[in-house]
Amino acid sequence: MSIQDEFEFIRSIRPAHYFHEGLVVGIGDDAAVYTPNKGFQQIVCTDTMVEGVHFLRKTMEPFDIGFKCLAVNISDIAAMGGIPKYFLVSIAIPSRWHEKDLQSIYKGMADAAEKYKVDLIGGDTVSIADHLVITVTLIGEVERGKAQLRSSARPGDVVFVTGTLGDSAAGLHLLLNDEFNLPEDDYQYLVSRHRRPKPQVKAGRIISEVDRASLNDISDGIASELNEIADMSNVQIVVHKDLLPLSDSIQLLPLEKQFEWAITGGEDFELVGTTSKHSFEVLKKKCEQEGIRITKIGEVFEGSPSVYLQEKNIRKRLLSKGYNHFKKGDSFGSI
Ligand SMILES: Nc1ncnc2c1ncn2[C@@H]1O[C@H](COP(=O)(O)OP(=O)(O)OP(=O)(O)O)[C@@H](O)[C@H]1O
Ligand SMILES: Cc1ncc(C[n+]2csc(CCOP(=O)(O)O)c2C)c(N)n1
Ligand SMILES: [Mg+2]
Ligand SMILES: [Mg+2]
Ligand SMILES: [Mg+2]
Repeated sequence: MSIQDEFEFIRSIRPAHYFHEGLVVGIGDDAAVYTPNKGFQQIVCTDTMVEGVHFLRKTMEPFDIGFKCLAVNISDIAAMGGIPKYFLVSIAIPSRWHEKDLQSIYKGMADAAEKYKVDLIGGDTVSIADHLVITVTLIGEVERGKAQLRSSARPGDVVFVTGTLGDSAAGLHLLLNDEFNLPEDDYQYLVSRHRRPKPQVKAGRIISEVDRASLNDISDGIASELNEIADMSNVQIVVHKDLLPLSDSIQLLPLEKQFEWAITGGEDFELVGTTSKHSFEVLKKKCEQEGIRITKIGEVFEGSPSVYLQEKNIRKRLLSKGYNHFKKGDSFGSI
């Protein structure tokens, strides 16, 4: 049975404690109130997950849905170089969703909230006819002038990415298709990369310390994210196929698929960006000290906004066709 009473449900999901001292009013009034820190700018973002589009009962447990919905928003704050702090949740619940599963969604969110020290300060609860829809709005902060923008790439920059690419899409493929008999550990690794992304807040904070970097998080795949950087910075970007970081587990799957997932699969929630050669060396050292993998995958050139994938001596245009809610298609074009 779905929830019996809207207000009882809201009481049940109220956090037992808050992390941030700046919070004046959390859940319980018409709106939340917090005091911003001096010398910081506020960052705010929102992302929605829809049953049937972002998850199915088959691909995600309720706990994972809650965890991921908060994690993908934390990833957007990480992509600005910021610190995530407060979040609000709007949930539209169809009657076929049971209270126990809804509680699990909030447990998953609370787990991510605990890991990244963010406070649930409000939201909205409504009914809906068909599919569950959950929207998180997250507020963060960054030192004044330190937000890293998509428009900051410059010719001569190094293109970098954190972690490995394509694991989430590979995990989703394994969940939806009964093929490729992988060893259990590799299967579980790829599936967990899909269900429990790890937003790169620490890496974002390290990147926010360099003089200038362009930055984006990977929700739709690097083809899409790099085109956003190229467009907003008015530069040309070249990435090298053989430099793309791939996990050991994904490398057990067919080669063509590996690159398709790495380039257009999306939902990696790693960071991709550009910075000067000097800053990249500094960045790389600091990331290594923190145990964060960061890899150079290409270079930035002058030219009309475009992205190319280079393999040996052949350059192919990479079009902005990663995950697009309203278009599906091939990401490769010709020059
Ligand atoms: N419906 C909307 N109304 C107003 N602004 C929007 C709307 N949808 C997106 N935006 C804004 O457009 C910009 C790009 O949003 P987009 O959702 O593509 O980025 P993202 O959240 O990083 O990616 P993704 O949603 O794939 O994770 C952001 O500034 C976002 O706030
Ligand atoms: C069942 C199922 N089918 C397909 C996908 C893949 N998918 C959905 S949305 C998205 C981009 C990121 O979302 P957004 O752009 O809204 O942030 C991707 C790669 C999935 N997760 N589950
Ligand atoms: Mg978005
Ligand atoms: Mg983003
Ligand atoms: Mg998207």
